[in-house]
Amino acid sequence: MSAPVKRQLLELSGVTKTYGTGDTAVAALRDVSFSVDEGEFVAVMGPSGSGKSSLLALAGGLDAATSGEVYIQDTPLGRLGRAELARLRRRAVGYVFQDFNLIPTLTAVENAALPLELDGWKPAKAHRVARNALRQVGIEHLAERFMDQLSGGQQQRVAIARAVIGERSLILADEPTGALDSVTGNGVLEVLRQRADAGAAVVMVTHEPRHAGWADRVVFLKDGRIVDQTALQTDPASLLVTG
Ligand SMILES: Nc1ncnc2c1ncn2[C@@H]1O[C@H](COP(=O)(O)OP(=O)(O)OP(=O)(O)O)[C@@H](O)[C@H]1O
Repeated sequence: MSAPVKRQLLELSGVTKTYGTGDTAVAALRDVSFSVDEGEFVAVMGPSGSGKSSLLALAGGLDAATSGEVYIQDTPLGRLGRAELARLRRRAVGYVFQDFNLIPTLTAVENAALPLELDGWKPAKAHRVARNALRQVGIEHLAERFMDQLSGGQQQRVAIARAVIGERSLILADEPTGALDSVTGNGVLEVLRQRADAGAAVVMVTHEPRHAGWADRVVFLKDGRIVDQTALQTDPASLLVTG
């Protein structure tokens, strides 16, 4: 029996991103093509300034390509109007920002539940699901706290909970373990791994080779180009820090 065909959830086709114009133009991505299937966890690595955050921003429809096309679930983002793009992003994409992007006037559970409430879920149901996501990242007991009552690492975990909530099919995470100690960081990586194993496509930017070891594939960027892609066979359990 042949293996089931995996659905491609993200595709970048010949994508170039240039910031600015003329003498001050910066080419952040140059003719990048790459795709991620359902169930696949991809790590993106590369030196500072190589285009990792730009790649993630374009993949999530937060920024537009200068040329080329980005497809989420086979939908070309460049052909969507603003409202359609916002709807697709809200329903399909969970994004963990480097600076978390949490709302200070909301509690942890309200922040995590926000994408579902924006999508029209009843608050009680959205909060129940959000609490479950907070439990997954180990901070359910902090659900009623506001952002200024949480440490950087705790805020980062709220941001992860918000990104994985509601079975989003594409999860994009920019250094999601940056503010965390190694044990908590492993917990977050386990959550991302579980989401991929449950069928999501996960793309994570990281500087840490040990964290990239949780992925199925590592994409290396240099000067805005993909210079290498490596499939990994490591058992993630062997990467857990013990003691
Ligand atoms: N909004 C912007 N305006 C102008 N140039 C930008 C902008 N965003 C990024 N760049 C430039 O594009 C290039 C790629 O930046 P990007 O942030 O994608 O790299 P990165 O690999 O994520 O870097 P880091 O690891 O330091 O976060 C860099 O030269 C950067 O200075």
